Amino acid sequence: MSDQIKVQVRHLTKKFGDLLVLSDVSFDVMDGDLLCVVGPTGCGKTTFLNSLVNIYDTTSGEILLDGQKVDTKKQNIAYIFQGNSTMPWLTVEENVGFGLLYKPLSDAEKKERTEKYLEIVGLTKYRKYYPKQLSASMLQRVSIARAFATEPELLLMDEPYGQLDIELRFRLEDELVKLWQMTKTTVLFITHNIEEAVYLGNKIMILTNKPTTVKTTLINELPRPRDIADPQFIELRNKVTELIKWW
Ligand SMILES: Nc1ncnc2c1ncn2[C@@H]1O[C@H](COP(=O)(O)OP(=O)(O)OP(=O)(O)O)[C@@H](O)[C@H]1O
Repeated sequence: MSDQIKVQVRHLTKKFGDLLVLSDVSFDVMDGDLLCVVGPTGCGKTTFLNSLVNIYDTTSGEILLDGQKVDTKKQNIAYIFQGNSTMPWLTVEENVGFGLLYKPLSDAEKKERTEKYLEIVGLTKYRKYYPKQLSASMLQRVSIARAFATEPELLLMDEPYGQLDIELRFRLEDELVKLWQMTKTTVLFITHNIEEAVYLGNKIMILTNKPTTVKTTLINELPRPRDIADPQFIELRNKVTELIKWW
C-alpha cells in the first residue's frame, strides 16, 4: 500500500429512472489496497463497478483512475465476476494468455507471463484442457490468472467466489492474497460474505441501504495468514455485521 490515491470517487450519483441507487458517494481507493466492499443486498455494489468501467453512465459525479477519467481502452482494468467467464473454444493456456494478445509484448514475453500465472494458480498441467473439462474452481482460477496476467492497474472482483463451496473458496482466497501481495495490484472486491471481507481486505468499506452512501471504511490490520477462529478476527467480523445492519 502506498499513500497515492488510485481511484477517486467524487459525488457519484446513479439513478435508474426514479430509483436512486447511489447517492452522492465519495471515497478514495489507495494504490495497492485490497478493498472489500460490503453492503445490504441490492444497495448498488455491482452498479458501482459497472459505473466505474463505463458500462453504466453515471447520473452525476465522477470516478477518476490515477487522476484521469476512466477510459478502459487506455487504462488496464480487469474485471472478474461470479460464474464462468472463460472462452469455451480456447484451451486453458489460451484463455490465460488472451488478455495479452494485443499487448505490446514479444511472443516470448507473452509466453513467459502466461506460464507464470498458470503456475501460480496451479493449472500448468491442465494447460491443454478446455473449459468444459474443468471444475467450477478451476474455471475461476483461469479467470484469475487471465486477469493477473495482464498486470492490471486495477482489478475489480464482483462476488467471484459466490458460487463455490467453502473449501474451494478458502483456497482461492489464499491464492488471491498471494497474488495481491506479489503484484501489489489495487483490488476492489465486492462480497456478500462478511467473513470473506475480513479475511481478505486490508480495508473494508461498508455501504448503507439504498439510497446508498458509504457508512464507514475500516482498516483491517489483522496479521496474515488470517485465522477465522481467532478472537480478534471474530470481533472484527461482528463489528462489520453490526455496521451492515439496516433494520
Ligand atoms: N440496469 C438496471 N436497470 C434498472 N435497475 C437496475 C439496473 N441495474 C441495477 N438496478 C437496480 O439497482 C439496485 C442496485 O442493484 P445492484 O445489482 O447494483 O446491487 P448489488 O448491491 O450489487 O446487489 P446484490 O447485493 O444483490 O449483489 C437494485 O435495486 C437493482 O434492481
